[in-house]
Amino acid sequence: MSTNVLRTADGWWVVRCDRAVPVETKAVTTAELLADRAAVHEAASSDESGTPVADLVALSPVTSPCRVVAQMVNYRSHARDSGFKGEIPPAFFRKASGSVSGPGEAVVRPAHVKFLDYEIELGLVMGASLPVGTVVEERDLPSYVAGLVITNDISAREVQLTKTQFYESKSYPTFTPTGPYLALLEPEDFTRLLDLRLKLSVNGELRQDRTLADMIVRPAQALTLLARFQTLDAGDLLLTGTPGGTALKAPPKPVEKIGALLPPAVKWKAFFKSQAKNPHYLSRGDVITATIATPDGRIDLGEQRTPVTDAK
Ligand SMILES: NC(=O)N[C@@H](O)C(=O)O
Repeated sequence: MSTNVLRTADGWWVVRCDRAVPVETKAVTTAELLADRAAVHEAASSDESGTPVADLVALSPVTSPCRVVAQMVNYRSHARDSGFKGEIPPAFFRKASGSVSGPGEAVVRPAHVKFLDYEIELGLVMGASLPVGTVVEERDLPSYVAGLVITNDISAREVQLTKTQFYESKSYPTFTPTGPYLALLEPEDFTRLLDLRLKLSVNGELRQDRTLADMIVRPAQALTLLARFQTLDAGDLLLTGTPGGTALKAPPKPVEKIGALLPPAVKWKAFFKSQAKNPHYLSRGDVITATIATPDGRIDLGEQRTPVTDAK
């Protein structure tokens, strides 16, 4: 059975149902906590009654600085939304770890961003170093991945598309809400990954709802592909892609073909003029709720609830 931990300004906690017990540890960072599993086990097995989780203000259970890497177009449903046909070459991009924010912290829309979008993603938190050249088989996953978190890959679409800039468009402060829980997995829990259901709603309206069965490149292969050119260490975060249902939708093929004939500036101006009619982009006052869990609750990453606000 997985163990849920959360982090507050006062330290680390083990969650048991709706109460939490403090972890007696000197660990501050996620990597330090992962190196002190004995303290986590002690808290998990203590008979302390604990504190109501509702009384705690959770911070991101992934501390920064750390590496934040993300998989691109890794769900068939999102590939369809994005107008992709046929085989999609696996690809990665980076996000600034300064974008990592709390599970209840406001997402801040920068003044120059009009098309702010949401992307629920399952985050893998590394528990050990992954040296370059490592080949990760399914059975090896417990040796590298310590646990799972809910993340939201907030994206400034006009920056992303007009500048083909994945890094900038997804790296502004508060653009990676993470948590509330870091679910530390036992080896047998890894057999349940495909049952995980990702759900995201905006103001209570369901927008994204898929399981990992819709995923294209699964965690073991993703880590192997990533390790061809870079390393990861304990505490680093891999976002595994978003399913369909984002606000952004590719235009119909004929429109796309005409667009391809136009100078880029004209094409994007026309494209975003049409997107301006799309009510699904995020705006001030919206509230995003995101959950990831197996149907039986054996793995449950909690509920992330983030309001949207405008930069001052
Ligand atoms: N469209 C886009 O940015 N998608 C990626 O972030 C993804 O597939 O998760």
